[in-house]
Amino acid sequence: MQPYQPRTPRQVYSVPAAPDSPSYEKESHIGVDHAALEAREAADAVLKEYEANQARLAKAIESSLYMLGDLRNFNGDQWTIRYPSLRTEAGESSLPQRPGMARRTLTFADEPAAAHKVVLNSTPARRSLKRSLTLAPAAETTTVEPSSSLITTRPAEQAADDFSILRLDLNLGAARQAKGLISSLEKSSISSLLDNRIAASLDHLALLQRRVQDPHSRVLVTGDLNAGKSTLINALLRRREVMPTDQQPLTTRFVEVVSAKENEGREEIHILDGEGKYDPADKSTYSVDSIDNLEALATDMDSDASAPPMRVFVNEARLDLTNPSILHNGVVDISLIDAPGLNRDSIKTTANFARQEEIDVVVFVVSAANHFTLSAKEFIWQAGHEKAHLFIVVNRFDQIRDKQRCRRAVLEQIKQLSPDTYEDAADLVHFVDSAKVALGCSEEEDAAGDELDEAFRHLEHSLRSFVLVNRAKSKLGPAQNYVTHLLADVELLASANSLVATQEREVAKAELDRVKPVLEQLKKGKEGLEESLVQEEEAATELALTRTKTAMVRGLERVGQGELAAPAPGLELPSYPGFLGVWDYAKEVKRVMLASIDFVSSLAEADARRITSEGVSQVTELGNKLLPADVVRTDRVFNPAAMFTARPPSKLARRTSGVNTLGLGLASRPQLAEVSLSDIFDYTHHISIARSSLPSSSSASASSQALIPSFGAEVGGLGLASLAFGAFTMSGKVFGVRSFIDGALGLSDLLAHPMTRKWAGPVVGVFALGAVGYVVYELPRSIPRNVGRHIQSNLLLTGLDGEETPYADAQAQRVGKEVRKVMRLAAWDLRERFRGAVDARGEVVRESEALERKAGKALKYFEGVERKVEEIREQVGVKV
Ligand SMILES: Nc1nc2c(ncn2[C@@H]2O[C@H](COP(=O)(O)OP(=O)(O)OP(=O)(O)O)[C@@H](O)[C@H]2O)c(=O)[nH]1
Repeated sequence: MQPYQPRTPRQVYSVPAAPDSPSYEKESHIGVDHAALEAREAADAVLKEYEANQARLAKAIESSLYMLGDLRNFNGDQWTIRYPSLRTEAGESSLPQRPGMARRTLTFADEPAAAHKVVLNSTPARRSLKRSLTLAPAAETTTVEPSSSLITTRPAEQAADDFSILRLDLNLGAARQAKGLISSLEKSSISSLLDNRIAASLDHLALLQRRVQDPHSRVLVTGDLNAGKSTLINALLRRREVMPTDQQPLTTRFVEVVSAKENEGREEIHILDGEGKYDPADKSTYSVDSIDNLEALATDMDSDASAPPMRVFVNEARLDLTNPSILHNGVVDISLIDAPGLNRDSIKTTANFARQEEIDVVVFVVSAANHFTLSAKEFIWQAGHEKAHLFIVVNRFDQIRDKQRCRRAVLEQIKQLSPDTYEDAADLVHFVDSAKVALGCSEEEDAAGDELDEAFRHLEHSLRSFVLVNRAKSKLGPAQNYVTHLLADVELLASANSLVATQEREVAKAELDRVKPVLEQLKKGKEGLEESLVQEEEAATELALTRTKTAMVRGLERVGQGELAAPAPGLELPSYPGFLGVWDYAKEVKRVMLASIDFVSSLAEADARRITSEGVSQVTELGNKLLPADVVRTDRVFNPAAMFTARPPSKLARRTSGVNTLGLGLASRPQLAEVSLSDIFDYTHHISIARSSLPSSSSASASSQALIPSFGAEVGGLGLASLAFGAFTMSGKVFGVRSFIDGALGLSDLLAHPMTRKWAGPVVGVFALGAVGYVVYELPRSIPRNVGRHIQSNLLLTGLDGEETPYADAQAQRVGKEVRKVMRLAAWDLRERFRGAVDARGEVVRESEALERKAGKALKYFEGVERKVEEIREQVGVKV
């Protein structure tokens, strides 16, 4: 990238004639109206061009400030800007490439291991640098060894690959050698380093803005002693005696002549204190003196070139279109600095003064008679390094007779001393008579106009143009250069981050494409799941409940018939021990029967475990079917043995019943285990049967039929009446009993006859003995029936412990409750997994959507930045 090269007056004009050329006299613009007119036009063109460039550049800087400030905010608030690094891998540079396109490897400072193959589109460095990145056609992300390219200085020819203004120094101090440094820097740290860099750039842009818009320009007028510097300044001001002049060396210190307009029109002198920075608004930085004392102060023999400079505010004589002010040329306000004449003491100070950045032009005044003295040559040699072009005024030209020889000799010297100045000699070297202009003009009379020497007018125009050209070089050029490089950096940053945003958006989209359908499927499945889980729970519970109840009812039926509720290992009815042991016999029968009921309970529990196990498997199956494959399945293992353990098993119950069951331990319940007389001989039962059969004694079978519904009603419609009554019918003795009762009833009729009363006594005795004998004989069979019947009616009617619910129902409910509990747990677990899966995917969807939005926004933003860069580049619009 080359710095801005504005057109100089030299470019406007034709190639100057050589000093020895016959046409030189003409082209040196002495007394030639046509050439002077051309020169003025050219100077005006320079002025216009400067104005246009200045305005465009100021606008471009302002736009850059806005864009960069915005980028900085975006970096902090919306997006973490990644810092790219481009490098050429081995083989990439050897690939055939189209002009302006180059394959590069792109990495980011926070992630040096992930490399992307990209194509760098850049304009040749000679012109305004323009860069953009696109992914290489065979784009692939490769993992490479962290390259040390970021911690080495890039060769100059790789400038297109690197940042200049926004370049981050990621390898400071002792960390320079630390290989892991780059990779250890996090995205946010790099982003904040970048933020600092942007902030610094914003400051610099603001400084450039001030410089570009600064209307002040300083012209240093120096030269040999007595060369006519002060006279030249007076002539430029059209003031006869502003700066003191004399035949002998006079000026002893630097005197800056400034338009009084900058001092509210007051003509006065500011003497700088020479220490702090001069600030016209701060009176502590200078002292004020009267303009009348100027001569005394400027020629004070006690002062020298090192004395603090003075600022003299003066009014110019008159201003009109034909005679524009030198101090105000419409774009910049020029101040003229009258320097002490050069001698051994002042050379160095003046050369240093001339090097100051604020000095846009050095006007070197030579006496035509003396040409360049040794001091003059030394100064030009010293100052020439900084100011390649000098504005040379060969003064007192009127005093020279052989003007051509003088000119030739002076130009020859210039050619040696300052070749660049010699190149533009037609505009930069002027042979004039300042005294005539200075003395010819007075505030009273109009000495300007036709009388003014055309050569001097040409000098004035050239000087104005030269000031602008130099300002363009010293102020606009660097500013434009800076903005151009900044734009290229921002463009590279935006381009690389566009790639990042595009990729992130694609990743987010892919994630959404993957997760969204799964989430939908999950949500749909969840609705069906709820229904299925309820069904599974109901089915298992209902089944277990029904089967338990059936088993319990059947068991009780058997007990009511004097049998065990179910054949149980280790349980059997005891053998009859004889009449004397009936009591113990009844007790043992009762214990065994109760234990057998417990056994039925335990069988029902085992059955419920199996049902639950199947139900839980169904729930698991349901989960397998509806849950996405990547969701972790339940880690709960169903342990059927753990069912029905909420209530600790009663040791007493187990010992008493002798059955290894977790049932209720009925035998341990005193109210059940107690044996009563009715268990041995249930006379109330027999009488109730007898009574109930009396009305229909003619039909025993009918009476037994009638009993069934009444008993059935008594037990709440359980349909157990026939079973209970079966205690008798099953014995096979029902007819014998009935015959006996019938006989007894017939006997009473017989006793009513007087004849039979005689033998009735013995007969009754025999009958009673027989009955007793019969009862005693029947005890081994009737006791189990009596005991069983009592247990059955106890449990059927009142349940346990006086509970309202009959025993079979209570058991069924207990088992059902347990099954429901387990099924609910399994369902809850599955629901939780579903909820977790839905939540997790919902979160992924939310995050991916946010990322997609963010990346989309960033992409749009960076595309906008790239467009803005283009716009500003056009604004900079400097002709290249
Ligand atoms: N004839 C003629 N005399 C000139 C010209 N320029 C300056 N002088 C005279 O030369 C003398 C010195 O001029 P100054 O302007 O004081 O010179 P200077 O370079 O400012 O002097 P110091 O600053 O003291 O070094 C004065 O008497 C001027 O009148 C000129 O172009 N023609």
